[in-house]
Amino acid sequence: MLSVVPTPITVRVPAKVNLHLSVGDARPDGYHELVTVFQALSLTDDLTVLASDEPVLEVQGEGADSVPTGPENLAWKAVRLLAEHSGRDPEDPGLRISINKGIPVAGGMAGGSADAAAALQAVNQLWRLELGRDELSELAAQLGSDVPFSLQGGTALGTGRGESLVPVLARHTFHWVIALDKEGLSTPGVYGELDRLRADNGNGRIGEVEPLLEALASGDPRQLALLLGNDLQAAAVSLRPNLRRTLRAGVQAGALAGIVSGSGPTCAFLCTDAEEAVRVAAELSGAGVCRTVRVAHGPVPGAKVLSEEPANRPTPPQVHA
Ligand SMILES: C[C@](O)(CO)[C@H](O)COP(=O)(O)OP(=O)(O)OC[C@H]1O[C@@H](n2ccc(N)nc2=O)[C@H](O)[C@@H]1O
Ligand SMILES: Nc1ncnc2c1ncn2[C@@H]1O[C@H](COP(=O)(O)OP(=O)(O)OP(=O)(O)O)[C@@H](O)[C@H]1O
Repeated sequence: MLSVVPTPITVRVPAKVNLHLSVGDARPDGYHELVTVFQALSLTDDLTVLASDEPVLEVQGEGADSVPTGPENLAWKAVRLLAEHSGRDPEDPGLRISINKGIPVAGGMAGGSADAAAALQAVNQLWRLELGRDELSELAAQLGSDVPFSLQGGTALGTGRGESLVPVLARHTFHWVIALDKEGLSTPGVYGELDRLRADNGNGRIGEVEPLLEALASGDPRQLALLLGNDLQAAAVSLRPNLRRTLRAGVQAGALAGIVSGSGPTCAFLCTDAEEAVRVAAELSGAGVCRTVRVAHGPVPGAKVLSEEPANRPTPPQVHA
């Protein structure tokens, strides 16, 4: 009989924003070589696993209706991989998974990747597998390029296809306003649009990452604001032209700078401090350019087993536009 912890395990896992996302050419395997700086933000999903005779996955929260509950859910893919890795039957994992989504779905904030990372962490504990950080990280990379960062959290430099990570020193907490769009964007679709734009007009590339790393070490949001950059932004804006208006409105509302988060369409605005973020969020919400506005801060830790009950989950400040 294989050992299983009898009580539910809940893992809280953060969203991410790419402070710098420099995209190289497409590789023969279809991925693009990246140099990126991730920061984990305080928008989180909670994932709970419990031993169960019937495999069940239920999703609640923001955008739950558009999240698949079958084998294509990244949390199930993570469980399947761990089962194969640990000699269990991947077809009969004997688990119930509940996901409470606080990370926007298909928003460029690694929501599905976060749930895959949370599932790895939770099931590692539930099944008493005792896999270490490096082993979990290797499995994470097989599930998706963003998954290792969702496990690690904090602030990190990502290379390769984004899965190879080195922690980065980020002094102080940075304060963000997050603007959610009405519908998501497909990540491969946005990379494809970038390739198309580059083939048509040699679309520009952002600069080197080193100045941004220095700004993070200094902890000065004004210095950091000048250096935020995302090569996928032009592609996301090309597919979703209204993002141009959202980006402008955030800066007009008083943010230091705004950027499309990863493959978009979520936009992230850096603010001077927490109070200013709340003020910018209220003003941006009133501008009517996006669906919902949130405030968040970073860096925060990666996927982490909660010692408290998930019922104590903090409700992030939210303003409906
Ligand atoms: C946009 C980012 O969120 C930035 O961190 C990531 O690059 C996307 O990471 P992800 O969602 O984990 O992506 P994956 O599941 O690994 O790949 C999905 C698809 O995105 C594209 N993709 C992803 C990562 C990468 N370095 N190059 C790519 O071209 C590929 O078309 C790939 O088939
Ligand atoms: N657990 C999950 N949570 C959200 N979406 C999921 C999940 N599992 C699979 N998906 C599918 O993945 C698609 C992309 O959702 P996700 O929230 O991961 O996008 P994203 O944040 O833009 O990803 P990334 O930033 O990593 O590129 C969704 O449309 C959904 O069909």
